[in-house]
Amino acid sequence: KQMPFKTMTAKGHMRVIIMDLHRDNMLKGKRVIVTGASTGIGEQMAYHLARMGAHVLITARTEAKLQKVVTRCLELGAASAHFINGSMEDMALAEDVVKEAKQLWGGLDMLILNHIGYTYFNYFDGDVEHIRKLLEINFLSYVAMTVSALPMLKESGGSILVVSSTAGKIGIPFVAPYSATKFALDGFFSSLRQELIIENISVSITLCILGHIATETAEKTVSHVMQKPGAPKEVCALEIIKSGALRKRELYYPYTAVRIPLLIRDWAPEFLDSLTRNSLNVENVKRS
Ligand SMILES: NC(=O)C1=CN([C@@H]2O[C@H](COP(=O)(O)OP(=O)(O)OC[C@H]3O[C@@H](n4cnc5c(N)ncnc54)[C@H](OP(=O)(O)O)[C@@H]3O)[C@@H](O)[C@H]2O)C=CC1
Ligand SMILES: CC(C)CCC[C@@H](C)[C@H]1CC[C@H]2[C@@H]3C(=O)C=C4C[C@@H](O)CC[C@]4(C)[C@H]3CC[C@]12C
Repeated sequence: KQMPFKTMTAKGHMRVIIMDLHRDNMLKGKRVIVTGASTGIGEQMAYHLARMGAHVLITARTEAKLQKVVTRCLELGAASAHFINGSMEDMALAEDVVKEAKQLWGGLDMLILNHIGYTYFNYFDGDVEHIRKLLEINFLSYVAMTVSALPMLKESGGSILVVSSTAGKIGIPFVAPYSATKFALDGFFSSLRQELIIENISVSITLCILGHIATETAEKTVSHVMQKPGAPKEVCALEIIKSGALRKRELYYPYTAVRIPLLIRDWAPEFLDSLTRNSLNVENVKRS
């Protein structure tokens, strides 16, 4: 729960501050949208926010699951909890979710973009339409929500959290369509971050680079090719929220498993490519 971070004192000495999101009530009463919150990391983020006393608005396609998550959020202490269900293939839904936040709360402090469409882990099958659809769900809807939410975030000095992946920074085999959508997020949001800084707009953008996380979907999709189990989704969810509250540029979780390959990337790309291939049980990927 605790996280040290460093600041400079007036005399230039380093000071290490231990921050505790719960104790410091950093998110109490804050108004937060979490997408893809019916399962996995998104669901866990909703629970952490609820425990911190935030207002949450969650979204995904499956109404029954969202209803359960909302009920649990209220039990855990959320200031309020609501959901909207629908598919993010539809940009109108992306806009409606933001409009709902405006109606409910009159403003917004944090936008957590986390949902993804169905992803297979296999050789690229040549399906161009699948890539178009995945770009809509994983990328364009993130942009649409950001455009709609920016006026409210400017007013509150809020934050945008974009959940990405090692596969959005490094070429990983068997996830070509998914990887394309995550690289697109880096391009768009890193560029937008620069513009916000140039214009002195106090909206932070945090790109979260995640390695393998043990969610139900990930276990079903890749447990046969991974040599180690995934990192816990509960801890991951808390790290994402913390990194946004601290207005960090990027988060790497689990830290070494993500950070080391990224440091190798630009210095020895062929070496990293072979490390990546060797870290997967490629023989278990069957051509379909
Ligand atoms: N798990 C992992 O190993 C890793 C995950 N990540 C990233 O973390 C994030 C969360 O992943 P994870 O928790 O594993 O994902 P899950 O599969 O557990 O959850 C995905 C969420 O998105 C929703 N969703 C699916 N399709 C749509 C759609 N068409 N429109 C709107 N919502 C949709 C799902 O609900 P419903 O089906 O009801 O719509 C669900 O709530 C993603 O951005 C992913 O890229 C990054 C690196 C590794
Ligand atoms: C430098 C290398 C050693 C690192 C290799 C790490 C690889 C294997 C890790 C890092 C990111 C991971 C994927 C991911 O981001 C999200 C999803 C979506 C989910 O629905 C199904 C699983 C999937 C495809 C993960 C599969 C495993 C990936 C490629």
